[in-house]
Amino acid sequence: MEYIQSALHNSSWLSLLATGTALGVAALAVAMGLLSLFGASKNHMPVNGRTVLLTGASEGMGRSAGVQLAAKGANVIIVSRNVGRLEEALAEVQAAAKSPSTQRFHYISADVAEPDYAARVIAEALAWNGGAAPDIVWCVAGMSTPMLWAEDGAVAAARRNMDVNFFGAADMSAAILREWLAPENSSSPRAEPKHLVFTASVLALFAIVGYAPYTPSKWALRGLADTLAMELHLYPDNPVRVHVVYPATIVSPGLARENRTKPDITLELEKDDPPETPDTVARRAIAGLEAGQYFVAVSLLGKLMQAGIMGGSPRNNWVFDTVLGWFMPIVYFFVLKVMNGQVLGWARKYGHPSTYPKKE
Ligand SMILES: NC(=O)C1=CN([C@@H]2O[C@H](COP(=O)(O)OP(=O)(O)OC[C@H]3O[C@@H](n4cnc5c(N)ncnc54)[C@H](OP(=O)(O)O)[C@@H]3O)[C@@H](O)[C@H]2O)C=CC1
Ligand SMILES: CCCCCCCCCCCCCCCC(=O)[C@@H](N)CO
Repeated sequence: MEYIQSALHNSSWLSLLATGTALGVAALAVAMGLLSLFGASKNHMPVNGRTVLLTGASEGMGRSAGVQLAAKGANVIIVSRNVGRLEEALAEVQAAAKSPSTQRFHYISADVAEPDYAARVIAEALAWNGGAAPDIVWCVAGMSTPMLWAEDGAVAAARRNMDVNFFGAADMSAAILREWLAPENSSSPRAEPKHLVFTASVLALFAIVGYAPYTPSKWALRGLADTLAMELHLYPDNPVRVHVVYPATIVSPGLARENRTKPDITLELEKDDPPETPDTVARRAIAGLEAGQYFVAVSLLGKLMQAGIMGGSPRNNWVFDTVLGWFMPIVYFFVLKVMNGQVLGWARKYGHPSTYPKKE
């Protein structure tokens, strides 16, 4: 109490100091932003001539990413369950190749929810690639079954979401890291790094009603990625970078599926989030990876949400992330008031959730 009083007493110099610091930091942030716009931006994830393995790339954002990476000269392996859709998607990826005569393309059918699926997938990828591991592995496969947590089957749905979204990526990351980090694959700290990319969701930065079976699986990915970001320093001669992509609403076949069972209150709350096409989301995600970002938000809302939840995670840019982070408690003060108000209003208007009309 005393220090607050004395601070108030000396408020003229204190506010001068505070204003000065704030202005200084803001100016620095603007300068750094401009520098990153105009500066010679190095491509931190070159793909030309390298091999990329994508899970969940037969539809939606994964498929768009496969097409775009092929157009940048990558060899592409796509993984998902349905062979018919894999064949169609692979033809599309192949058609986008930058140099069709040298680039190679392959699909592997696998269910990422099956324990230990990834060892087989990586073995098959190595065999196809003359013994060389893929340079970039991007786990995109995911699913979502939104429902209210007190509904029958919500916990079973959460287990399934966890198996696909979390363990599907966890198992793949362990399998590829065992390969990349093996002592016989050590090179030098200056070697072009390998990249391990997880796909979360903005819901792992800000949770909303109706996504309880799904959101925890995406938060779990962030916990794994933060751990790996530190753990990978144990292997300076096997450089690997880890990344997490945080998409918001993607207009994909998956979105159409989840919307069939999504609670109406969830549809209502998320309608303020501008939906993006899979192509746009993939393009922004790849741009973030090329810029060397650890957390890759692909929308303005996502960037704000990311700045609001950095905690002990590695930063893309300490100054920018910190300054933006200072504003977020003020933003959330209002956002939470408005959103909880909407939910309370919903309860008043439509009564107890047990009376809601049944979804399919
Ligand atoms: N759509 C959205 O609004 C958002 C999505 N996300 C996340 O982004 C990623 C891409 O989403 P989106 O573009 O909607 O993708 P889609 O749901 O449209 O496509 C999902 C892809 O993953 C594959 N897949 C699903 N389950 C499995 C499984 N068990 N084993 C192997 N492959 C599987 C599917 O192929 P197949 O069925 O043949 O196996 C398909 O290729 C996902 O991780 C999703 O959770 C994040 C934020 C928002
Ligand atoms: C700075 C804070 C501002 C807060 C405003 C919040 C507005 C609501 C945004 C909710 C967006 C939900 C996207 C869901 C994506 C997803 O992962 C699912 N479709 C699952 O596939």
